[in-house]
Amino acid sequence: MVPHLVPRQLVWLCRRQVACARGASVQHRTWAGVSGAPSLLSPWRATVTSPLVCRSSSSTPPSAPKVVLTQERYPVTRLPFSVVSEDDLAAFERIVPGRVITDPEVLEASNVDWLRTVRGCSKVLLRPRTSQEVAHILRYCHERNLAVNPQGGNTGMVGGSVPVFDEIILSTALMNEVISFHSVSGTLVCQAGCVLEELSRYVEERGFVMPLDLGAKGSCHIGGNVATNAGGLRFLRYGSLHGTVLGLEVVLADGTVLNCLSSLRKDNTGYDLKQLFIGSEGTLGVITAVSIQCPPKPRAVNVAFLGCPGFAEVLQTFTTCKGLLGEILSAYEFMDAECMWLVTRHLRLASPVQESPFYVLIETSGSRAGHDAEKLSDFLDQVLSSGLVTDGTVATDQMKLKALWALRERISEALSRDGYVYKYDLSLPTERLYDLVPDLRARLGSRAKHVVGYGHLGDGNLHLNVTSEAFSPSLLDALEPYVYEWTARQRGSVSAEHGLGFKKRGVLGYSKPPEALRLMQQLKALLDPKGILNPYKTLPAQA
Ligand SMILES: O=C(O)CC[C@@H](O)C(=O)O
Ligand SMILES: [Zn+2]
Repeated sequence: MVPHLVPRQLVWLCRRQVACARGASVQHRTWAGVSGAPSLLSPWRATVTSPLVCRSSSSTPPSAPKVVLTQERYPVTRLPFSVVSEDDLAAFERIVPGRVITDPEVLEASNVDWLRTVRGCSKVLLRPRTSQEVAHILRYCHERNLAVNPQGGNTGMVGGSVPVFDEIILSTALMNEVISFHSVSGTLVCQAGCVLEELSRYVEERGFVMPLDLGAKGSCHIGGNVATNAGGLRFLRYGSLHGTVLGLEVVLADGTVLNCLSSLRKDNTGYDLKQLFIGSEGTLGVITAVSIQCPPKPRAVNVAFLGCPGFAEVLQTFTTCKGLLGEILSAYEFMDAECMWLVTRHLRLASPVQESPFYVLIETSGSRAGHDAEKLSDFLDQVLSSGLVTDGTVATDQMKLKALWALRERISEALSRDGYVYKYDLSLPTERLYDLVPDLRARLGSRAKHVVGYGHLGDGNLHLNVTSEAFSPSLLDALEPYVYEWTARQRGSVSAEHGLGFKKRGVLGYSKPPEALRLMQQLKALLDPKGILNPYKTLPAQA
């Protein structure tokens, strides 16, 4: 039995003996301790509190090898768009004076994705400040048959945010104004280029939170989040952007401004057009402003970081967690031992718990600290005594919460320091969420450096990542279409939350029937008849 804890003591629980569920070892661990008690967290505190690194290719060291051009690595042919001329540059200069960028060094950062896996060769980057400027640009490009690559924070995982060839880059970076915030409803209206972390700070100062949170928050733009229907770490609690986005302003391919920037919770007048643009990855229109519902900031947040002896225990802990924590459960994330190895090795973070085959991060968010602490204590008591969990730590203060979250949020960053990364973002039946990982380890053998599984278990979303020293076509052949076929057999999704972008556009058919693909092509043709918006992305190339 874990001793009953008065709420304030939950910050640092007492030292206790925990028997390993498999009976192999007995560990002496600190769950957390009452103030002043010795803490096993102290050795790692100093190393894990550094701010999350912004995902930006501009921070790449000059010595980093040049990324191979997308057109050289992948079989893709340039579509017959016009090529930007001196006259076009002069026309852009009239629309966005002083904000037409042609400097190759500046362009380099916008031509390469942050994972450094794809590279376009755009010769011009435009930085509009208003939707009217975006409308002028698109009207002009539409007339001239010039292709356009809308770009937010360039933090995408599937090559959707950079040009494939010489598309004009249309950056939302200067469209970063908050338009309004209503403190009764919690409705935020802002321009598309606002950085997620800045919006979070803005609404938190007013007693609210953004309904989404991502590892890339320091760089990603809200417009890009909506365009890719980003999921992230708060999905379990607040759901998809399809529910929290109340309205959008979108500029269509021909320059028409579609003002559906409603702030209404309920509105059944006709088709809900904004839904078409959420997750369309800039292929149907350019999102220029967003109206989004922000929930009240929870008054009490706890994070438990636990070690589990096997994946079956991770699943059972989830079931126990839902039963005992109920409405205060706000995140249930998992990572395997190889992920922990990568973050400790490449990022120098220290693990706060004893080495385990799996780790789970559980967050609770509620309105009364005492109530939440009591529930969490009952839950921990149960999972510990039943052997589902063999070790763990709990935090309530901001700094320690962030440090625990960093272990999970920074796995992507650790992976990209390990070598070339093959990424799969799958929705699968929760019970089978991890099966593919050991299967692939056996299949790939020493050809892969690491095969890791982690993700948003509470949402049925696995991030399966494989690393190798450098890009290897034969390793790619061993992975694809195997991973997609495996996923399709489980009736899963080949892209749970990252979108399809350039890299996954050919695999849409594994998760959607031909009739759905055809309708998507028809919608694309209707909204963007010349195909100038983010070409080569999302939909498979047409024969
Ligand atoms: O890098 C990945 O595979 C996942 C990135 C992100 O969606 C996360 O949940 O950390
Ligand atoms: Zn994710």
